Amino acid sequence: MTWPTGYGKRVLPEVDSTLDEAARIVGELQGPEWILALRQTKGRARRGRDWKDPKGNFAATLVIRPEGPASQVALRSFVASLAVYDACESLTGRSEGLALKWPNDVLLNGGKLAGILLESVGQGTGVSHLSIGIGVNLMETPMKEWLEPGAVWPVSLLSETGIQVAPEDFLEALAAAFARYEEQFATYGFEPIRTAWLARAAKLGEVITARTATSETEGTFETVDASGNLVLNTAKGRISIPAADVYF
Ligand SMILES: O=C(O)CCCC[C@@H]1SC[C@@H]2NC(=O)N[C@@H]21
Repeated sequence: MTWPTGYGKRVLPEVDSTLDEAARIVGELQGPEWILALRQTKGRARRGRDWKDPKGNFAATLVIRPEGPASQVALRSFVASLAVYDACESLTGRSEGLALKWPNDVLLNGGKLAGILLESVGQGTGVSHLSIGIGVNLMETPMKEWLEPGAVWPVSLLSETGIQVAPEDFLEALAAAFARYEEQFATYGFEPIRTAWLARAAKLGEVITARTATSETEGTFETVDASGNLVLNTAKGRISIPAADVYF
């Protein structure tokens, strides 16, 4: 695996959260930087939840300084989930059972293998960075008492494939895949990313439920639109949803 040109890397034995570390070091960065932690003590997940990170799992944040409007910047979550999918595929030699769950989870055999959390980091007027936090259950799955009701059951790469991958090796594969998709995004825009994402999507064409803090919408998962919204065909017509948790 070749490390992508222009990307930096730091490996920390332990940190609170790689997202917090990203916020601390962003001012000193000259270019995109991967921060890998072999252990996180205060990992964060979407919607203010904790991310439990047993030893041997993958926890990293990529800090980039993306061009373009905020709406385009957020589409990096699709770039990142595709990269995680490809890294898993290249390291295990198979794609059976791998799928992407909107907006940015990676599933394996129907269970949650990986999650992604995007945070933008401001650094003075007009300068902003994006931190892409990625957690992958390489070795272990969080205990079930840490799970919310209705959440997709967690699985690990090891439990599902019998293949043991070290976090450092996962980073090599992930960084290469991310750089490839990022290049594609920069050159051709979101469309090829959207197409590649949809080709790997879980439950496309099936009935799913999208839940926010205030609403619940059930409908057939029709597509993801050019803005990255989830498009559902519901009893009330076609609805596009910018942010929600999805339940199958
Ligand atoms: O599924 C989710 O809700 C997103 C989970 C994101 C977890 C990763 S682990 C590396 C990075 N540091 C954190 O504190 N969180 C993200």
